[in-house]
Amino acid sequence: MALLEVRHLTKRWPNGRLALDDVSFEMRQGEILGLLGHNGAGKSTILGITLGMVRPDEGEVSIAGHSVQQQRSQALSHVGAIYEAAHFYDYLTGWQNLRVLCSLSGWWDEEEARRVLKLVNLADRAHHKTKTYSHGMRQRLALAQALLPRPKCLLLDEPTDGLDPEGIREFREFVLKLRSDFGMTILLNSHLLVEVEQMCDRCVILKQGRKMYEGPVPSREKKQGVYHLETPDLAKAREAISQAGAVMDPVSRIVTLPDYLNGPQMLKALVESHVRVESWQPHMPTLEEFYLGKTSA
Ligand SMILES: Nc1ncnc2c1ncn2[C@@H]1O[C@H](COP(=O)(O)OP(=O)(O)OP(=O)(O)O)[C@@H](O)[C@H]1O
Repeated sequence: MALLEVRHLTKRWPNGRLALDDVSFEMRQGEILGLLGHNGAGKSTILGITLGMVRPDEGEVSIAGHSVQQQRSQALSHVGAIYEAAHFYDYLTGWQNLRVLCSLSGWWDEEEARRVLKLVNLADRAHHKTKTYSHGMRQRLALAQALLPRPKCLLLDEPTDGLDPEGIREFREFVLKLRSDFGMTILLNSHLLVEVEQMCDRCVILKQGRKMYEGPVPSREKKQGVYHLETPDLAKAREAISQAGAVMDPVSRIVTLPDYLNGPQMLKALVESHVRVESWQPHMPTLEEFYLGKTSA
C-alpha cells in the first residue's frame, strides 16, 4: 500500500488562478520522491494541501490510509515537515525553541529531543541561542523539529535553499541516512535538479499545475536505444543513420534507434559505410535534459 497518496487534486485560488489541475501520484514506504517544476508550477500548493493548510477544490491526500481532508489529526500524526522558512525565537536556545514549538502541539519528550539533536549534529550547540546559529544550523534545527514526532513521512520544501555547498552535502547525507536507518518516506520539493538526481528514487514533474511525468529519476536509468556518436565523418554518418531508420540530432549527435535495431547493429552499419567512429556510447540523459524536455514544450 502507498504511504502517501495524492488523488486528483485540483486547486483554483480565489483570484481565479488554477494552481493544480487533476494531479495524482503516490509514494511507497521508504521512497524519496522529488517534486519538480518551474516557479508557480504548483509544488508548494501540493505541500500546503498535504499539510492540511490549503483546502483543495477537488481530490484529497491520504497518509498511511488517513485522509488529510477528512481525518486531519490522524493523517498528520505521521508527518514531519520543513515548510517555508523556519521561524525560531532568536532569544531562546535551540533546545528551548524545540520545547516551545513542541508544546504548541501538546507533546514533549526530553529523551527524544536529545536523540534527534544528536542525529542532526546539534547536540553541542543545543543550549546556545539560535541567534548565534548559521543558516545551516537553523535548517538542521528545523529538521530536528520535523523529526521529533517520529514521523513516517517527511515533507521538505526547498530544504537546502540558501545553504552553502558544504551545508547542502551535509543535509543530503542526513536525509539519505533517515531513509536508510529509519525507512522514512520523504517528499522533496527542490529547484536543484542535481539534488533530486543525487537523492531521489523517483520524481514528479509539474508544469502549470499539471503532472507531466511520474517515474524513476531518468538519469539513473540507461535509456534503451539512445547513443552518442563522435565522428569526423558527419555527412556519411547522417546518411547511414537515416538509411537504417534511426535519427541523429545534428548538434548533440545523439542517435535514437528504432525498436528493431540495437546499438551494435547500428555501429556495424556505420563502420560498413566507412564512417570513422571515434566513440559510440549509450547515452544517459541528465535529469536537466529530461526535465527541460518535459517542461519546455
Ligand atoms: N495564496 C495564493 N493566492 C493566489 N494565488 C496563489 C497563492 N499561492 C500560490 N498561488 C499561485 O498558484 C500557482 C502555484 O503556486 P505554487 O506556490 O504552488 O508554485 P511552486 O511550484 O511552489 O512555485 P515556486 O517554485 O516559485 O515556489 C502560482 O501561479 C501562484 O502564483
